[in-house]
Amino acid sequence: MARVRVHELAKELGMNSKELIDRILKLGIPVKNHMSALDDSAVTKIRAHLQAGTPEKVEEKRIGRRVIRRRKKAEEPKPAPAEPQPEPVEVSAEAPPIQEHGREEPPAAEAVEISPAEAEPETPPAPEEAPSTETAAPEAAPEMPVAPEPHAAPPTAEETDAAAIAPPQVATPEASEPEPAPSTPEPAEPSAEGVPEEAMPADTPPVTEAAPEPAAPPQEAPEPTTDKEAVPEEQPAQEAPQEAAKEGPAEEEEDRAKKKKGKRRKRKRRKDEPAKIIRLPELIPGEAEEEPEIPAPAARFAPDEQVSREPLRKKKVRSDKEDAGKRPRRARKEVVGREDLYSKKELRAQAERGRGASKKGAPKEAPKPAATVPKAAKRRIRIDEAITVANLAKQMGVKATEIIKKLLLLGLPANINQAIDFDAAALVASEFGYEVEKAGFEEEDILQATEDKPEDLQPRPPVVTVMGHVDHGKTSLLDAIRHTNVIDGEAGGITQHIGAYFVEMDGGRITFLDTPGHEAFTAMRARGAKVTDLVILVVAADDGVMQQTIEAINHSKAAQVPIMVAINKIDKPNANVDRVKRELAEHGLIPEEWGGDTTMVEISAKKRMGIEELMEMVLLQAELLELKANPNKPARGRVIEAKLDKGRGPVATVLVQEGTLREGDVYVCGTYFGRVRSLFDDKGRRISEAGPSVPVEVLGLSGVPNAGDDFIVLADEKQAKQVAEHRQMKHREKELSRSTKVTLERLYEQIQEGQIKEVNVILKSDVQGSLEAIRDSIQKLSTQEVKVSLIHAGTGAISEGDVMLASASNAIIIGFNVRADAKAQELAEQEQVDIRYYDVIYQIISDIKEAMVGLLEPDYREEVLGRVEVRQTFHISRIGTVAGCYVTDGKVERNAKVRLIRDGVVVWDGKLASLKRFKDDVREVSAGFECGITIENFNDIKVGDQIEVYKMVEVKPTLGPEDGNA
Ligand SMILES: Nc1nc2c(ncn2[C@@H]2O[C@H](COP(=O)(O)OP(=O)(O)OP(=O)(O)O)[C@@H](O)[C@H]2O)c(=O)[nH]1
Repeated sequence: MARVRVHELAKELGMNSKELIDRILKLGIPVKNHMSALDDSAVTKIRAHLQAGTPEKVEEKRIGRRVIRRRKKAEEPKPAPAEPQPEPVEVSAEAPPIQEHGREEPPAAEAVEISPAEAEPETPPAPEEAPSTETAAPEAAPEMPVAPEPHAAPPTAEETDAAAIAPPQVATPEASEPEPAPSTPEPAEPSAEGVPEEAMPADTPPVTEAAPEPAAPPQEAPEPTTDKEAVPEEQPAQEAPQEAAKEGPAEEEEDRAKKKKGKRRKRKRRKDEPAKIIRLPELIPGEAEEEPEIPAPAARFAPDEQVSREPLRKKKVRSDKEDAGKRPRRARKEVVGREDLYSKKELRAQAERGRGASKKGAPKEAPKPAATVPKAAKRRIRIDEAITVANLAKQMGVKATEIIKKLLLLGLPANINQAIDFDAAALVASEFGYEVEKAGFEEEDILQATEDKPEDLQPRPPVVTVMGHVDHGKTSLLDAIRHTNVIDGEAGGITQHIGAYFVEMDGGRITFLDTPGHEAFTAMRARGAKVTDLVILVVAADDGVMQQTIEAINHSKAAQVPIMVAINKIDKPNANVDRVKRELAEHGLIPEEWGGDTTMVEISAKKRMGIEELMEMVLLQAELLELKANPNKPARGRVIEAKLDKGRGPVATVLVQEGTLREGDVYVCGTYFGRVRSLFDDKGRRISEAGPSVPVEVLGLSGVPNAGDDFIVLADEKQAKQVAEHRQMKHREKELSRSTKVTLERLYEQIQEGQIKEVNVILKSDVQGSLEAIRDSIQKLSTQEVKVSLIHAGTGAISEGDVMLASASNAIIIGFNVRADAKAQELAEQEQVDIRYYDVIYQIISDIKEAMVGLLEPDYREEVLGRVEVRQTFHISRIGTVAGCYVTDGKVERNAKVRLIRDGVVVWDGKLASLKRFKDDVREVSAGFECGITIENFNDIKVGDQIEVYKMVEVKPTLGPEDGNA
């Protein structure tokens, strides 16, 4: 049950707390101070005791108004008795004008019964006040009852209004001002009834403390003051009575005159409305059935005031002085508004608890929840595959630095302009309470290929790529094949070279991609284009398996494309077919006649020998591959090559892979879209359509696409435009983002993130011996979780081909005593391929091991400053060899380190001893100038040597992904 504090009771009874305490003590009820709580029985006892000694003043109250009497009593030592009376008096006073009041009168006579009921209601209001008490010091409460009653109402009302919490109470005082004493208990009841259920439990603690406040409703004035400052409260408390005494009389008289009529009207209205409110609350406390009737009016006021306070502050003031016509309206609003108010209070209280209630005022609290808890719909972000940090920050309304911090914690260092992928964005967004969903537009929705029914599939010609070591006869073979195209009947019939050609033979048709060499093949694959069905590996019978032969084998294997071998130049006297087969077998290509599965055909491209047999074997192989496609649908293909033709605009050679491409088709190709203007076949003849495996030249492109780009026909130009624009946007975002190519620095993270389960390594070394040793050691590094595969190993400098293979296979390149040439280095930077250089085998193994378990500490990395070509050498006694050099790119710095490279192999690694321009020592020499160089402790410099000038740069751990190349 609710308990009443001494100061509340004192307030209610219109007497000084101290005085009341004295009286209570005399009654033998133990109280310590004005904050002491009194239970119902004690309150009843006290009321009974006080009423017994104040019959005279009751009469006065009936004549006058409660407000006046209370104040007077408060000043006087024995106002208390008068106050208790006013309550019953009020009831009785109301009774005469209205029947309801008349009914109430009897209970008034039974002061004891009523008072307890009132006491209870009072406690309930406490919860309302509770919020205020929470913010305000408990001390304020006691003061309030004393001083506030008198006047505070109007001023406080305004003040309190300012404070969201206080308003309800404030309003009550205003409304009740004229009828302070009676109204207070009454309003308390309704509020208590309505509130206790909801607020009581939660506010329980405050209730005990703030219990006095129920009395305050009429005196709400104090509450506001308490809310604002606990200290000033004391002063007002003392002044209050005086002010009340001064203002009181004047106001009282006016109030009386004005309200007599108004009240009667109001009361009538109230009666109608209050009944609803009162009944509900009564049931809850279930204490006194009589209570509802008595408190009802008060309750009406209280809620009315509370509800209307915020929106109708000024109106309330007017209503006090003017007609009470507005009250009924308030009463209506109250019923609904109360709950809202309380729920708001609760929310605020929660927010305060979380943040520290004392810190901020009401105005600040309100916006916070709004800012921290945006609408669910607004907490969802739609992004594409990638989004820049800046854009993500903007969409979430948080600082980019916050996102960067989170990303760092997630092990994803990024700067503000960097794009992060969808998964990373989702992770970070969740940290800020946001959800991320894929942008509505999904390319796949539009471009998704429909599955073909088996009956729709028809055999299609194989697409063949020719690979092999330099000068082994790739071009000669392709030429020979063209001329073997007997059916065509056009000797040397290729009138137009379009990067691919189509051969029709008795046994069928074959498409050759006229891009000999594995570089183009791998470049296509690096772009995700798999167009080749079969690889013809050309090996010269007089030369055998060479470096590029091995590369071609590895590239084909990496792409999982079957290989057929053409052993060329068998016409040559020194041709040794068996040796070739043996060497091929060493690389996993075992001839069929030896029990293997690799078809090997002996040919002479020059003499046009064995070509037809080779073609037959190709067709046979194609048959085994069961190459099929559905020609009866919109075309899909890949760009084999593209260029900007001066006369015809952008032109692309497209290999149709499925469906049939026709003139007028709407297409999207890479980031371009448009309508096919015209089609030409491989011989330059205009055609109207091209089916699966047919290479065709397409005109009517809106730009020059890249080799490997897809070419998709769509039904709707609008869709094509949408896809192209979407890709352009994605392209821009990806340009900004760092690729997720594997690097030793991030290897561990990438393994952890599940990005890679296999570490591909390309190894280039100076000599075969070290190659074997490293190969064995690397292959032993595989663990259960991560497999380490050496996809290619060879001797010599790191070439562009190595970089492209690494790019296509997401591999790391390891150079052992070899370097990447300038072009390869540039390409590696472009493709973000990690190239690492070593001169100690142990270090390679150790680094990969450490990288796999996340222990690799990338302290320093090389930064190549420039390259120098040795054009002359001079030997000077005492000094040694002086190299007369030309700086080909970058610059040479006096204190830099140098690496002497001969035929792609590192011969020496050390420091510059001197750097001169003519005879002068200089600090640096830039590209395009000559200079004289000596190397510390090294004199074996030869004309034609390359000198790489570099320095070691400290690597910051957070920039791990950016230091791709050492
Ligand atoms: N004797 C003989 N010479 C051949 C044969 N095939 C090619 N050649 C010669 O070998 C040389 C190189 O032939 P290409 O076809 O240019 O070889 P490639 O592999 O295309 O060379 P790159 O384009 O430099 O990689 C040419 O001089 C050809 O004439 C052959 O079957 N027999």
